[in-house]
Amino acid sequence: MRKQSTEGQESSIQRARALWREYLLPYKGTLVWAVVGGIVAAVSSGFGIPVILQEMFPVIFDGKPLPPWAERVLLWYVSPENLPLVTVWATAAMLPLVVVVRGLSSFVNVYLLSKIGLGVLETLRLKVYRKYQDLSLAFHDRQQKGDLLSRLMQDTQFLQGGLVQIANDLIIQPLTLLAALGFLIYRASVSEQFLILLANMLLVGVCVIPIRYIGRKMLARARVVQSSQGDLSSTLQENFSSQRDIRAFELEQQQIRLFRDRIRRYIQASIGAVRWQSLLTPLIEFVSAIAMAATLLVGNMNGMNMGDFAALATAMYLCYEPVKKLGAVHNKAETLNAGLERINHVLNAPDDVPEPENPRIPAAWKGEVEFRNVCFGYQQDSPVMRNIDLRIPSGQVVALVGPSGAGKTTFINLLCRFYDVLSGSVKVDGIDVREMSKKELLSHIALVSQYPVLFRGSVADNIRIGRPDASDAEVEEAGRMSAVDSFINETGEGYSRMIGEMGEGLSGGQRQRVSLARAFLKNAPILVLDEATASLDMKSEEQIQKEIERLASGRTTFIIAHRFSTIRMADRILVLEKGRVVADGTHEELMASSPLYRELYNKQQMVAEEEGGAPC
Ligand SMILES: Nc1ncnc2c1ncn2[C@@H]1O[C@H](COP(=O)(O)OP(=O)(O)OP(=O)(O)O)[C@@H](O)[C@H]1O
Repeated sequence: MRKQSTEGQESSIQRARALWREYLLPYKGTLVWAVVGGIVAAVSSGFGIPVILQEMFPVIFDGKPLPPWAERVLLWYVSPENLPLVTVWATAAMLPLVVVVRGLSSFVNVYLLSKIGLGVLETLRLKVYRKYQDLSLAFHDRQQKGDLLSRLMQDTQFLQGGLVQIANDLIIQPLTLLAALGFLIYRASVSEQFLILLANMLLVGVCVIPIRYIGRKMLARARVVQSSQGDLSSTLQENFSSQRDIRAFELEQQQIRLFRDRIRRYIQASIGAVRWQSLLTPLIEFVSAIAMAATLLVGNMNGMNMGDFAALATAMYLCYEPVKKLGAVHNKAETLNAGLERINHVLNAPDDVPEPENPRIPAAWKGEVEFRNVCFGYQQDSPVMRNIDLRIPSGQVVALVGPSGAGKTTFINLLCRFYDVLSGSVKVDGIDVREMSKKELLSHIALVSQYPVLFRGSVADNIRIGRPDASDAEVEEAGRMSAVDSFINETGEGYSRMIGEMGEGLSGGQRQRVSLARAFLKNAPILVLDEATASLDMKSEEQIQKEIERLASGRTTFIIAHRFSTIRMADRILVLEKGRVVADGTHEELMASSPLYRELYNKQQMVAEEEGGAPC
């Protein structure tokens, strides 16, 4: 047990050190100035104002003379007969002077701390965001999108605010405590009141017990608050991205109920955290009051006068104030830990698809693909691809067909190395994809999917995503090959025509053409058409079929399509069923040999006739 707690302490110290090194050290210069500002503000308000008040009143009301050095300074500037009046004015002016010093120093403290805080927030968010981009699809599959958003936006903000404030308090409060204890020791040494001093210090120690207890309670509550915040974001994100279906299935009330439940859980957790937090100050004040009463009693027994007691009470107050604040720091650090755990969960997440140490590249990118006895499952114990063993020579157009869930998209996921095989290997031009740099591999594969992602910007910008360094002429050539120019010239704006968010303002066929133009521009040896025409009606599909055939020519092409009209250009068809390739051949061969292929084909024929399209 004991060992465990020591280990726990060590790890939180190590964690604090790591945080300091990583996020605050780059701002150490600014932080020093912020702390200096904080110390000046604390000293000028904690000591300056009471001392000034204590010195001012006797001078102004009782005519008490100034200290000799102060009188000498004033006499440099004023004649002796004006000295009494100037003394009163100069003494009165000390108060606003101290307030100005306090105001300026606390401005420096708050301003610089906020500046550091925003810098830390930027670093933290960038780090988490970069990690999201690097992590594998398997990681993203396992996480709720809203929760990832909450970790990126809320947890980082929480950590930033607390981290900077704690660093500030951890420097200023111990200094104040040391100063007050120094005063007490001095008093004890001159007036032999060691007993009171010892009793006092003991009670300062006792204050730590409620602080630690409440700290543990707050950590537990903070964990629940943050996870319920993540759930809340997920609910919102799901709702905003499925508005169409929510209306179509009349799920509005169910969504409101879900949101209400989540928000209640969040509020209940927050109330729990606030309850413990609010208990801390009264508890410490109670302990302080006992200490004060004990001092009074012991003082009374030792014949202490009122003046001595006032000095001791002030020093005791100066001791308890930092202890209280350090207690709040301790508890804040505990709640920060909860946020840190959530951020570290992302930052320390292992990459399921790691980069090789010494990446290899093929002697020539021709587009030959080989699956060698590949087995794969999204979860270790439920296989989705079983013993896939085939070779696709460069330039071959291959269609993947099969019932829903057969593994067609998974096949492509393995080729692009979005996931790693469990056993066997996937090779491109003779090299295992695990030995290639991921970026290098993907720069040789052009992917055209059912719902191409189009961004707010011009048509040219959207095409240029295929190859960011392409010239205007190359972008226009790609647009011509994919028949983008047939619709952009309608409005006379050409390639500078603006597209809204998610391709707003373009029809499905037009979006798909922009996406084909990207693939033309990328000019990769391997092309993947993943249900590229599924969202188009038969007429639009027929219209872009020519561009697709032009794009596929000379490249190793994989086509996933439910409509057989799209796969008539295939040299070879792979029929997948339950993760296995159950038939492999041309259309004619499969019609003769594969009952599953025949069945899929006949079903599709009936659908095509119902839709009024040409039979394929
Ligand atoms: N991200 C994932 N996590 C877990 N299982 C998955 C994931 N993606 C797919 N699967 C499962 O893997 C199997 C193969 O899915 P895949 O998407 O490859 O099939 P498909 O042939 O492309 O289907 P469809 O024609 O419906 O798109 C299915 O059982 C599916 O439920």
